[in-house]
Amino acid sequence: MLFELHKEDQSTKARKGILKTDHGNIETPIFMPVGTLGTVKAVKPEDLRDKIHAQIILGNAYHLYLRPGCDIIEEAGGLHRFMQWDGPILTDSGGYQIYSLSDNRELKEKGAHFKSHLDGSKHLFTPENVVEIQRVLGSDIMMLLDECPPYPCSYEYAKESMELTHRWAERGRKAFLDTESKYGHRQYQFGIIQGGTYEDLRKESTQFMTEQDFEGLAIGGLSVGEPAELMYEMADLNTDLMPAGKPRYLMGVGTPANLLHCVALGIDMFDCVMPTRNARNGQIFTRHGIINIRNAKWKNHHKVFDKEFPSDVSQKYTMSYLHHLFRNSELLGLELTSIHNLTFYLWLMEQMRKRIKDGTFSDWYAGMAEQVDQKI
Ligand SMILES: O=c1[nH]cnc2c(CCNCC3CCCCC3)c3[nH]c(NCc4cccs4)nc3cc12
Repeated sequence: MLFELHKEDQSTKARKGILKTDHGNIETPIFMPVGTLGTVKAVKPEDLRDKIHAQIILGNAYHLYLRPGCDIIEEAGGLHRFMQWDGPILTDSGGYQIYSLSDNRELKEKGAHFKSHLDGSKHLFTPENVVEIQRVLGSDIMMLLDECPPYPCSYEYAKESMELTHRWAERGRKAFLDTESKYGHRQYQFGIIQGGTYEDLRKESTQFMTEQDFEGLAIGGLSVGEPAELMYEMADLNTDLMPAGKPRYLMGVGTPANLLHCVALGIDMFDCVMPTRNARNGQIFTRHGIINIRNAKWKNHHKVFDKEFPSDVSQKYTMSYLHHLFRNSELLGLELTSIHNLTFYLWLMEQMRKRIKDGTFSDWYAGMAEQVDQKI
């Protein structure tokens, strides 16, 4: 069985569990660093394991399919070997990138036609071939091809889109059950709940995806520009209806404050580009709030930003130095802030796991969410 539930908080829906894969076990709730092109940008796999204590990372089927291509990955013996990461990997189907990256795309019953954002070449992702792509990548957990509707969208659009995703889900599950893993380790497949921000559609989609008997379920269609309160409301509605014994993955979420509130709503798994993407713009997440290191006020600030925090960036390099690195677009700046932000996200998840275990989560999380959200 993929998922074991260990402890549930008494006064919130927070829960602690273990995801068991052939590449190792993952303690939940967990944040999954995004490794788009077979690398978590500017971070070596050994730092991911030993400094950041990442337990599972994300790979991206869209990018890897386009470059280096499935044949290279297959000859390398799969993505784990290719990128020298021997821990668990979750890959997305590439569907979301088609919407967010390639401006010329066309959704048809058969699948998603798109033009490569690299060279304009034409491609088609279908519920079946994204299973094959992820078989070749060798991910421990693979995602379905789905459609993520924009926010806001009409009820009719959300309904049409959800029903397409449901038809694709049936085809994707069949393709998964009809094929084998290529490298000898077990692979799992997650369903993706859609329905926009419409309660009745969300309920229908949860019911439908639960019946397909996936090993885990993702909540899609959120973190696409809707207000945080609406995201929480939809996540709350979904976790009320999702089976307790299956892992729950909220896609594309989020800020440290989002993570705290969504764990309290019963979410187990998260991914977001923010810790790495925002790091590259000089945004540093800390226990006491968010620092924009490019701000002139740090030019002459010869102190480190958090001596007690377990990250050598926060204990060793002064803010004046980090400010200097960013003002001069020095590569070291990107590396230091990427490593720090991921360390912070994984540290925050570890604090949540500890507090769910010792029963102090419910009195702590809302105050912590306010604290980490402050602008320093
Ligand atoms: O319904 C969805 N279906 C499928 N994927 C979704 C994603 C992509 C999740 N991360 C993929 C990663 C795979 C590896 C490479 C990188 C992406 C979402 N991301 C967001 N918000 C993103 C964002 C939130 C804040 C800033 S961006 N909402 C999402 C909704 C869906």
